[in-house]
Amino acid sequence: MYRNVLLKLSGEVLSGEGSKGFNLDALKYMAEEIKKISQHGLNIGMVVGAGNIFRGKELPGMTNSIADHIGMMGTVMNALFIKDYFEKSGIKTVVVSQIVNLPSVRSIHYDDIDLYFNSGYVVIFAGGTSNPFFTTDTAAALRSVEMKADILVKATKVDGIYDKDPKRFTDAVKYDTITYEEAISKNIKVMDTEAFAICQRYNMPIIVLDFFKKDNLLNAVMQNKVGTKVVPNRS
Ligand SMILES: Nc1ncnc2c1ncn2[C@@H]1O[C@H](COP(=O)(O)OP(=O)(O)OP(=O)(O)O)[C@@H](O)[C@H]1O
Ligand SMILES: O=c1ccn([C@@H]2O[C@H](COP(=O)(O)O)[C@@H](O)[C@H]2O)c(=O)[nH]1
Repeated sequence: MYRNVLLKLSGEVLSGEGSKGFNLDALKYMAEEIKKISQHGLNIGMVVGAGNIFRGKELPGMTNSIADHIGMMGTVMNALFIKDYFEKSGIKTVVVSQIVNLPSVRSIHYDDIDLYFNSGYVVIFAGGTSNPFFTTDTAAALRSVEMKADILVKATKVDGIYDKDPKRFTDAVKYDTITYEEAISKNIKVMDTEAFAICQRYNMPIIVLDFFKKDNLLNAVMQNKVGTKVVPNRS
C-alpha cells in the first residue's frame, strides 16, 4: 500500500462533467471514496482544480495574470467547500494556502504539514502554485514532491492515458504504462508538460484514473492495477 498519497482532483469532479458549480451528490461520493483510503491511516494531500468555477483561459479578453488569479481563488473556494463537507462527514481536514488570509485557511509550513498528517488530517493544498500562468496539475506535481509522496494520483473523468484524447477520438488506445519521456514527447494533454517534467525530475510516479468508478482510488492506493501509470522506464 502507498503510505503518502497526493491526490489531484479535477474541479469538474465537484460539479459533474461539463457543468459549473457544486453538486452535493458528487461531494458525497468524494467523501465516501476518501474515507475508504483515510481509514488505512495514510498521509493524504489533495490539490483540487477549479474547472467547475473558472479557468483562466475561459475569458480570452482578460489580462492573463488577473484571469489566473481568479482561477486560483476558485481553487480556494473548492478547497473550503470540500473541507466543510468532509469535516461534517467525519474526515478531519485542513486547508493550507499562500494566497489568502482567511481564518479558515492556514499558511503553508512544512513542519505543520507533518503535524497535520501525524494527527490524521487530510491536507488540502489550495491556491495552485500561487503563481499565474500555471495550473493545478503543476501544483500537484510540486506538492507531491514537497510532501515526499509515494504516488501522485490524478483522479479525473477518463480511465487512464490514451494515445489521443478518448473524449474526442473513439479509436484512442489506452496505455497501461507510459514513461515521462513518452508523455512529454507525445504531448499527452491529460496533464501539463510542466507537471510531467517535475515528476520526471524527482522520480514521482503518477497514476491517472477514473474517479467516478467506485473503489478505483482505493485500488490505486493498494497498488492494484488501475488506470495508467507514468513511470521512468518501461520494465
Ligand atoms: N491523451 C489523453 N489521454 C487521456 N485523456 C486526455 C488525453 N488528452 C486529453 N485528455 C483529456 O484530459 C482530461 C483530463 O483533464 P482534466 O479536465 O481532468 O484536467 P484539469 O484541467 O486538471 O481539470 P479542471 O480544470 O476541471 O480542474 C480528460 O477528461 C480527457 O478528455
Ligand atoms: O498554479 C496555478 C494554478 C491555477 N491557476 C489558475 O486557476 C485555474 C484553475 O486551475 P485548473 O488547473 O485549470 O483547474 C487555471 O486555469 C489558472 O487560470 C493558476 O494561475 N496558477
